[in-house]
Amino acid sequence: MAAHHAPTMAVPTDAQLIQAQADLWRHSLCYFTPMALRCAVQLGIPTAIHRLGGTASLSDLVTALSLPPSKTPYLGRIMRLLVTSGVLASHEAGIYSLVPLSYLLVDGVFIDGEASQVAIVLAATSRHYLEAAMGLADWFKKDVAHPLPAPFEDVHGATILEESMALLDPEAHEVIHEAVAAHDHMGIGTILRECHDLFKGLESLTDCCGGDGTTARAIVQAFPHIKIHVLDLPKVIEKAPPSDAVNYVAGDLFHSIPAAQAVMLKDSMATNDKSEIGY
Ligand SMILES: C[S@@+](CC[C@H](N)C(=O)[O-])C[C@H]1O[C@@H](n2cnc3c(N)ncnc32)[C@H](O)[C@@H]1O
Repeated sequence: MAAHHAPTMAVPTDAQLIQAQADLWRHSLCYFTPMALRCAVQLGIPTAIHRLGGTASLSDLVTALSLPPSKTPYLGRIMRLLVTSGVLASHEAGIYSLVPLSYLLVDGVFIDGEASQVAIVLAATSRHYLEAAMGLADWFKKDVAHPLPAPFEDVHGATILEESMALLDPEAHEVIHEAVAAHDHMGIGTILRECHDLFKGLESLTDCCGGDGTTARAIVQAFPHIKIHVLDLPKVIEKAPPSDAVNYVAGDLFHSIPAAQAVMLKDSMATNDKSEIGY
């Protein structure tokens, strides 16, 4: 006779069941939000709204983007999703405008240098990333010896930002590099303006995982007396633009960190286990 186990939880109430079903639909379909964002970037919607003076109707956009008029109602659905997800604003029915997020997706936008974050959207919503995510269950089931391949490596046989990715898909490799650069190039201007006092009295600094030194060069420009070491992996330092203002150190933070009064870790996901960061 089968053993009877005590129920692990009480049967949900009708109200809870209705809410649970609604939540299930929401969680199962919420991937449409990044897909709508990708669609907006690929169509050039933020740039079109910007060029139209900051606000646009659906028909303005259909004309500006040279879309078939028959697609107007469908564009309206995408625009509604973009508004509800905070990518665009609509203060008047049928009229759309940019918000700070979509401003970052306008071609050629400059804030402390090139600020467009289009590459991040294109990389993060690329088929390579999505296929890696879709392979998660298979990845969990595989019992393989260390070092564990990250889900991305497991599905594609290539590693993000490495030569293997360039061989697999040169175009996607380029987009991922552009995404990392777009990410790295933004933010330090705001930090220098808003957190200026942080750097006062500092004589030396190590930017740990400092990438190509963009952040360090911006700090030296604002505080020329600070001596800055930029530590990153050899493959990154090799490609860093030459600069007399900073001292590049090729290495691994798990082995040694150049001595300085302060160590900075900005947007760093360094780990000695690649699978932990999804690379
Ligand atoms: C997202 S980037 C951030 C770059 C930079 N901090 C910035 O904000 O512009 C992360 C950096 O960490 C570096 N990194 C990863 N593991 C590292 C390690 N073990 N030692 C040194 N650098 C490492 C990568 O090469 C990459 O350049």
